[in-house]
Amino acid sequence: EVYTSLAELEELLSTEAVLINTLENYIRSEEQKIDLLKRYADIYQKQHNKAAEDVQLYISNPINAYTLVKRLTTDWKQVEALISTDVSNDYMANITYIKETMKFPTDEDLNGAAVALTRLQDTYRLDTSSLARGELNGVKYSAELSAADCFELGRQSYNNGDYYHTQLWMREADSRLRRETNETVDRSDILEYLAFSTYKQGNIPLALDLTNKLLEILPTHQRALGNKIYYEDELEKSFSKRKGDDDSEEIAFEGPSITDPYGREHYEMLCRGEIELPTEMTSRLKCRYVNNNNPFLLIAPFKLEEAHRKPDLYIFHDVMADSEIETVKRLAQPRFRRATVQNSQTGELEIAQYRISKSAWLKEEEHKHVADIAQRVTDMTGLTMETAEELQVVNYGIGGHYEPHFDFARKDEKNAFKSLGTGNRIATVLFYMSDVAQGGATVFPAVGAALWPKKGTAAFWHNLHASGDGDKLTRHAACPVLAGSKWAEPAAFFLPFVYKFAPPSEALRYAAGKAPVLRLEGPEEPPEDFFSLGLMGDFGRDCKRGIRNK
Ligand SMILES: O=C(O)CCC(=O)C(=O)O
Ligand SMILES: [Fe+2]
Repeated sequence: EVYTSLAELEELLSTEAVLINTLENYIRSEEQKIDLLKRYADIYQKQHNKAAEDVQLYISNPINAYTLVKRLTTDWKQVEALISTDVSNDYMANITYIKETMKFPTDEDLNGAAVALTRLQDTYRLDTSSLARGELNGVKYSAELSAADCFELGRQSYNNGDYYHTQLWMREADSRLRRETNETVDRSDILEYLAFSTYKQGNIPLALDLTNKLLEILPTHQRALGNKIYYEDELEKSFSKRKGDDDSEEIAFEGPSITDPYGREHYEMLCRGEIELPTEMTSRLKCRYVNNNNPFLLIAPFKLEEAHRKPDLYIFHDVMADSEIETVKRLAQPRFRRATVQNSQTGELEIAQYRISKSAWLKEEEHKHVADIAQRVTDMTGLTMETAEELQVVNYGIGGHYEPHFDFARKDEKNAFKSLGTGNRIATVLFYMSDVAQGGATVFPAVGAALWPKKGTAAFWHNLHASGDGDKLTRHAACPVLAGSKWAEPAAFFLPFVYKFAPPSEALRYAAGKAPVLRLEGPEEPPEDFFSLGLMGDFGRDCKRGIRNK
């Protein structure tokens, strides 16, 4: 009964003082949380308003796409952690409901967006600081990245074992942090990743230096203390080794060969538009009207552009109407799945880093527009759609790409023809259903050709030689999309089974109903110039060959 004694009442006052103090501390910390939450809400709202000005433009930028995913993954986790569960059960229940019922990116999405950004950085030689300033090739596109945004890019790279990009982005995070008034990440965290990735990249003196900087901030950091001893040890060892050694241990660095047509460097140069076809070839390439001797095409012939000879790469101009493109997109979008590739060892379809896009398949019966497009493909190429794949619709998002590959199956591949219906892929038609603001070319590294997407056009080439063997020079790739969104509709034709190893020229005749169904042996030359059949004159003025986006 404390009230009976004044002394004890006095003690109660002390208790009360502590309580007040605790309460005030609590309020202060809640206020800090609320301030922080307000700051988050403010950033979210600002970015959201900016996106709303032009949604397409906003999401077609790789930096915006990355920060949007990050806001809803890493950043959102921090927001949730700040909303204390005890007092905010209703809000948390709301948030859980929203996450369950609406589209929400996963950690995998964040990783994918980060990897895509680093891929773009490599392919298009983008400098880290400009990217962080929201610039793509000198054009300011998006909001700047915060130190935390850069840190997250570094952390994702680190988790993928990619220490090269970890270093680049952690360095950028560090330099951004120095300019931040409200610091978005702890410098010690940056230094820890930076030191370790520097060590992994083989620079022990610098790793040690960075670890010492970390220890200046956090002198008792356990891992840093351990690493410091280890780095010092390693340096000591390599020092004594060097003293007693001759120079036979010198490491010879070998750079990638630029001229190797199958090399990465060559591929990336093509993607950047740095390689041009020789004038001896381009001066002979023609643009002309063709009707393929098809009566329906007499009044409205196709505009055909030769983009390369041997292998012959063609571009058909104006072969898909905007209304058809809208229909195809609308039908495909709800069915989009990550595109797969066939594993050459197991023959199974699987997803792979080297093909990043979403795709769906359309049947002719689904819509008149789809049937019209299929008929047009036959009119364009003279190839029957009877043994073709269903039309595939592909959308490449941020950094989406398809690395160099053949469209034909090699005989040594397991189940080479299993997913190929009746035979190997004789030819490919590739409709472009969008312009692409930057990047996204279809390139043929072995011959140095690049086809730049233009809405409504279609590329066409044969994958097989007359003998039925694959033409290795048709190896091609879809370069990463740097800005914008690329929509394409590749369609492949299969040889009828009986013609699996027969000359394509025979298959063409078969397709046109002029050849009997027979298995033919031996090589045969294809028609000298298939498209010269319906020569009707030049459309030079409309034929804008090789227009390259920025
Ligand atoms: O999208 C492109 O440019 C090429 C696509 C491609 O090569 C394919 O789908 O096989
Ligand atoms: Fe392909």
